[in-house]
Amino acid sequence: MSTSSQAQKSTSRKATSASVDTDSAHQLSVHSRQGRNKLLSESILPLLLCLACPFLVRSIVFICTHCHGSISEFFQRLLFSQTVTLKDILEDFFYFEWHWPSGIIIISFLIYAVVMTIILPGKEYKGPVTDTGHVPVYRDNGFCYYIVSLILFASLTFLLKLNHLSPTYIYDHWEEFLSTVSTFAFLLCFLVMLKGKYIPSTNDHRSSSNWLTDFYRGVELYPRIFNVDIKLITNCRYGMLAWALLTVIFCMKTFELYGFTDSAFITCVLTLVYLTKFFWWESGYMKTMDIIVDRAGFYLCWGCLVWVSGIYTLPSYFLVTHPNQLGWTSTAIVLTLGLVSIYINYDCDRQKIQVRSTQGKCSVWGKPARTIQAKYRLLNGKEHESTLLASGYWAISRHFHYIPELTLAFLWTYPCGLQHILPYFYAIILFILLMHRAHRDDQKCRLKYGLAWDKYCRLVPYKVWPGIY
Ligand SMILES: NC(=O)C1=CN([C@@H]2O[C@H](COP(=O)(O)OP(=O)(O)OC[C@H]3O[C@@H](n4cnc5c(N)ncnc54)[C@H](OP(=O)(O)O)[C@@H]3O)[C@@H](O)[C@H]2O)C=CC1
Ligand SMILES: CC(C)=CCC[C@@H](C)[C@H]1CC[C@H]2C3=CC=C4C[C@@H](O)CC[C@]4(C)[C@H]3CC[C@]12C
Repeated sequence: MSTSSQAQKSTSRKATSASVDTDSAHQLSVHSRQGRNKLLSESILPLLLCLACPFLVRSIVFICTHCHGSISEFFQRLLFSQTVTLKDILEDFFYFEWHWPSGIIIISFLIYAVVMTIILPGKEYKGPVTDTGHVPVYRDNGFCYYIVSLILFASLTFLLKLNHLSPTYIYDHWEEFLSTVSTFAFLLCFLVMLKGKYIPSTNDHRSSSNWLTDFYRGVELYPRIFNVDIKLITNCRYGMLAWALLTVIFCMKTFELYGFTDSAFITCVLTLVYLTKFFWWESGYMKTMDIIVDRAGFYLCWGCLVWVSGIYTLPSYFLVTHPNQLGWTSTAIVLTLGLVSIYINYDCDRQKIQVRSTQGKCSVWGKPARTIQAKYRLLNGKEHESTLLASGYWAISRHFHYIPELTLAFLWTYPCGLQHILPYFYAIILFILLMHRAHRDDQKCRLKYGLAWDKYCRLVPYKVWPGIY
């Protein structure tokens, strides 16, 4: 284990005892993880996840395309009719594949994302100060990037259509595309890990002798190449834009095959509005756990390149092979509830940002904001203070905003119907991810703020679901 990581561990232990002893100052170490079983958490689990996640993405797409979306049909074909053999699955789902046309699209898209991130105008803003005192600086051009990209995509589609081509080529080669992006993402994660180990961009890195855990969790918190932030590119500029464009492409394919269907329309509109909200709030996202706690490794980078492309787009992908008409009444109800969920989710994030930027001198739901001033100390000994909001949505539960997020995931999948569980995979996984995230965030905030966090927990006792959890 490197010296810096040992230092971080010992400081984190001090931080835990400091948070018990004193109410005034707390040291922050968001990097420490205390696995009860080191072998399980640092080797077995990362290995299993690195193997299981690509396999899951591939098999889900396979079931959608070749087994009528039915998980039981997949197992029947595998176990009884043997039209799919275990050998096929191991060969097709585990081998690193490279399909050149897909590879060219993926690399061009990534180069596009980097170039636009560099050239598009935007005000500079700062991310939160790290344990070591580093302050990351970004340019606020996410929304502009999103709008410009949608316009360019529409123009490209028009040009392709003039030449009897279509972006739905990606749908037609979706299995090859996903395997190629997965191969590419594995390679990228490996290079990012090596970069973190040997030429880290900042002191916020944590390397160990266990390459598996370093690969899975990543080494660096803020890796940059030629001053381009890798997490900004993979998470926002590739991952979130790919999610939007793939959803549009799948919706176009549905329309090409069956004409207008309201189900594909609802899923597409809700996803696009949600992602428009994401890019509008991108600078807020750059202050969340993904950026300030999770390092650039398989979990985040492979996740945003492959998991988001394959799993987050699942409802719209599923609708291509399972078209549905809901009728005007259901369409209006689902769209309205979906838009309300997006608004509430956005408004929760907005309240938090507003209270932070005004140090609590603002009103929330028509009353002066109720706040707690929470102090913490960095590794360099410097003391800082944060404002915790204890009114508005943040008084209902400590992660109330996860409820509209989950409601929305259900609503944009609902057009797929209730016959199959498969398209709900995103909503189910999101539920597990958010409950675990609420728990992790709580641990992180307790370690950072100590007694001030306990005070907030006494005022707002539930993590997510009022009265339940
Ligand atoms: N679709 C998806 O896959 C997912 C979507 N999301 C969405 O992303 C958005 C961000 O969620 P998430 O990343 O979990 O982060 P949060 O918005 O929950 O932010 C958590 C951080 O906010 C600060 N904080 C916590 N409580 C308070 C409070 N009462 N007042 C002020 N600040 C507080 C703490 O940071 P600090 O250290 O600054 O004090 C804490 O670590 C949400 O809209 C969520 O729904 C999230 C996860 C997955
Ligand atoms: C097992 C495995 C490989 C998991 C991958 C997980 C990541 C891809 C996701 C973990 C957290 C996710 C996100 C957090 C917050 C977000 C804000 C929201 O408004 C848009 C979506 C997202 C950026 C979302 C994206 C996927 C994750 C990083």
